Amino acid sequence: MAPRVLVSDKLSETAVQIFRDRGVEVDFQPNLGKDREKLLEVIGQYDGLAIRSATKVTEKIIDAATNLKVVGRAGIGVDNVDIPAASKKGIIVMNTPFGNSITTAEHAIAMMFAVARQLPAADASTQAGKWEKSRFMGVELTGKTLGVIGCGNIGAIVATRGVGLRMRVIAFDPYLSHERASQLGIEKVELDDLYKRADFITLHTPMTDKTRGMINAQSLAKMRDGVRIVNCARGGLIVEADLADAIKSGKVAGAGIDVFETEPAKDSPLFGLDNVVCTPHLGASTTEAQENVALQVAEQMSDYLTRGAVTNAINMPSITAEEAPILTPFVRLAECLGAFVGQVTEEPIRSVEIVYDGLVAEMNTKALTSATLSGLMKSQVAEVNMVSAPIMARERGIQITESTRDKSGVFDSYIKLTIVTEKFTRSVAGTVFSDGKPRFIQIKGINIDAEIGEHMVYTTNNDAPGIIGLLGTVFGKAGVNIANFQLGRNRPGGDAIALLYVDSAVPEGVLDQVRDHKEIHRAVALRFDGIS
Ligand SMILES: NC(=O)C1=CN([C@@H]2O[C@H](COP(=O)(O)OP(=O)(O)OC[C@H]3O[C@@H](n4cnc5c(N)ncnc54)[C@H](O)[C@@H]3O)[C@@H](O)[C@H]2O)C=CC1
Ligand SMILES: O=C(O)C(=O)COP(=O)(O)O
Repeated sequence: MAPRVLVSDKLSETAVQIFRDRGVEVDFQPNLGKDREKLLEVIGQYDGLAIRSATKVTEKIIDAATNLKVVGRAGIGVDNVDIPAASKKGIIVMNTPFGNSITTAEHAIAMMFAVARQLPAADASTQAGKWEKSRFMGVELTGKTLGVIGCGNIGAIVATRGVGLRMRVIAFDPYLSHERASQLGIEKVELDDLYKRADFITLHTPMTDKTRGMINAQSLAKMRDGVRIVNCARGGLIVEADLADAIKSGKVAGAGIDVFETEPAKDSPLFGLDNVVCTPHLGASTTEAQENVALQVAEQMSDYLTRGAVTNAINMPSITAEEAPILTPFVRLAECLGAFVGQVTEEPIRSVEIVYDGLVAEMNTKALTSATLSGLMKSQVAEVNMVSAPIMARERGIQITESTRDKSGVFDSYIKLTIVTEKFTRSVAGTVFSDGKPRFIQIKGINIDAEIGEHMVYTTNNDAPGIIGLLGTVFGKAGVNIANFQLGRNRPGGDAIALLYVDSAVPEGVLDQVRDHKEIHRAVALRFDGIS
């Protein structure tokens, strides 16, 4: 069945055609996102949800989204999506990190001019027939200091445009290197220095716990008298009431505000103040940017839903469409290795070590580690996948290490998973054969060559005569057909293991008969869903 996507915000209709062309069914309901009750009612039907900023993807929506696999944000900010809730449920959240950056940077520059020359007020007055030439005295940008807070994709474009306008540009961004700053022709400064020096301040950070409310009475007090502030990032970065007070007192000479604490903003302490220019979150609203982001999000979501490719996900490593088919058998192997260990380990796991040997070491090991963890956690948590597993593992305090090395054995590629609990260390290794099927090649250091099936039985026993006969007889009597039987031992008469691939689930009562035998230490029924 074709995957189904709901477009619940005003995306360019370009997206609809792309979804259809790529075999994805699409419901284009650009106003539905604003109706939370309706969204809650219908979301269960969809594999994908394409949004802008109006749809709020809350935990409640995510709980109701029983089929949802991907949320695609046609734009940059994902603060309207509960990412932890989505990740826990295994839902990928992706955005389009560059599609609207030029457009938004241009809006910030437009705001700066609008505030410097009071364009909206001058326009209104002129059109009202007042001709108030002496009322609208502006300031020049040339030679002024522009302080950019947050110098990422958008901030950097604004900075270079500022340089082009012959402004002195200074930037505060903890992740901005001095090299990058000098490449951009700007100066990297500390925040208090920026506040002290800037004639214009423009905000371009994401909304985080650190940035929320960063422009408040205290920070405003540190700024130059007559500073002008532009915010085309997120409303919550500014405490609107504090900014309104600073404008009323004359400390701040003007502000260009595109984004608000509450949106849609029907009311704000900033409304009606002299030289405050407001726009209704228009930063990304140009034909070009909307085409870019709609096209990109539809391509990314379709690629994920139909081919398993992951691009620009906030909560999952990227997998390209080209590597997805090559990676898939190794993802299955990694899941099986994790699932094996998860099912035979009954106590808390303290650490996980994954070694990628040979060709697989050159693949996307981040994704493979997520797959291993997903297999591992599945025995404890029913709903887990590559997105949620790393988070769950971290929540459980499991330490994860990953290493790669050149081919060290007979196999072109293999993955070895070792886990440590309070009492023991356990390892399993596997490879993918040329038929694309995963195999276990080593368990507990004992070599084996076991095809993996949906239902399996694992035993550990003393290497003694009669084990094959015992298993054959007990399973035969119970009507359980053995498809494949693999044995291994560390030395004659030493520790031995058996892995049986059986055609149906083995009831516990049947396994008890195996466990009763004096040479058997353990017998565990294993399940590898979706493998055969
Ligand atoms: N008004 C609108 O319609 C639009 C608004 N946006 C918003 O613009 C903002 C910036 O977007 P991008 O440049 O694409 O993001 P980005 O991730 O490329 O850049 C953000 C920068 O902020 C920096 N940063 C993080 N915490 C910081 C802190 N505490 N202080 C200073 N810098 C900090 C980061 O190091 C990064 O360099 C986002 O909030 C985004 O949601 C984006 C597009 C349209
Ligand atoms: O991309 C972003 O972060 C934006 O804020 C753009 O929002 P919008 O898609 O115009 O609702």
